[in-house]
Amino acid sequence: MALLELQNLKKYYATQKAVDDISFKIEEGSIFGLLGPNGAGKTTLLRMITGIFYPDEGNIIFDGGKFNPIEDVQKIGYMPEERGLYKKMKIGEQALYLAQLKGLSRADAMEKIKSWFKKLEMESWWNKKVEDLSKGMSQKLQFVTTVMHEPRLIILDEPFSGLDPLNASLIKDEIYGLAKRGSTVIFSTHRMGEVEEICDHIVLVNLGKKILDNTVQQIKQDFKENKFNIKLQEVAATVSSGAFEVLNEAAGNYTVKIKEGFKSNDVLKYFIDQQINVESFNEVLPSLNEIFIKLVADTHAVTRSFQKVSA
Ligand SMILES: Nc1ncnc2c1ncn2[C@@H]1O[C@H](COP(=O)(O)OP(=O)(O)OP(=O)(O)O)[C@@H](O)[C@H]1O
Repeated sequence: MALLELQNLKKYYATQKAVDDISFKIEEGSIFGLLGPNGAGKTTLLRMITGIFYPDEGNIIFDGGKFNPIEDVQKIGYMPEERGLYKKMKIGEQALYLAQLKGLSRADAMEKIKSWFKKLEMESWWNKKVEDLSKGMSQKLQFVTTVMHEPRLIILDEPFSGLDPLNASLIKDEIYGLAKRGSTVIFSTHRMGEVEEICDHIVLVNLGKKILDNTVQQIKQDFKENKFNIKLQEVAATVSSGAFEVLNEAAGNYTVKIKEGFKSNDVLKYFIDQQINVESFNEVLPSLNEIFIKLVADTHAVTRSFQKVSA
């Protein structure tokens, strides 16, 4: 079942179609990636989903009904890219205050915060001030204050920026755990490696429009280019066949592209006929990074600032 559905959302600024007729669904309990180049419209979309902006047109369906920013806000945890914590306030007090704003009683809030602080190795921070934290440490605190009430929908904008690999891995495990316990996670980032690792489903936006909407696996299948890696047991003298083109070769490792009308078995047959032993043979799928660049590079997103709004 979809927890969130956007139906034909539009948001126009004076000179920009920031979000131009975007629709998609996000399944409950999934980890969803919202991707796009700078200025694509992601923050504008997230601000509509969190009730900070009203859409100019279109509907947002949340948890089976029309999204009500005032009532639904406690079911949503949003960690924006510009972090907002009170610098002079003690960390424990701040976490308690924010948890109570999200609807938890003081006792409940205390119990939840203590358990999160323990899990993320932050127990000794309670009486420190936010201004005494490093960038990565305040990032961790911001994550905890976003998720501690286990909201139905968790929106994380660049959650790993500034985190060392150990802390990034701690937070990643918590994101998986939250999704397993039923929270739905929207994850916005420019780091495609993280998206491949974490997200089930992605939407790519560019120039205010949706240009991709599918599972990571399916997108990789859709953009594959018939490329295979082959490792031979011995280095062959020459490799040349009408069935494939050799793209790369190093010490018995070949990357080949199969030509139109041929199949992977034709490549294997070539080596078998020559009595060359094949040690491994596997398909090369494109990375999300390659797909992103391919789809976005030609559209010159930066020229968007000159785009005119027409009715
Ligand atoms: N308050 C505003 N007034 C006018 N135009 C705006 C405003 N906020 C954003 N825009 C424009 O709307 C478009 C979408 O911006 P948005 O911030 O949603 O992009 P983004 O995908 O979040 O980009 P980034 O990855 O750089 O954060 C951009 O062209 C931007 O210039």
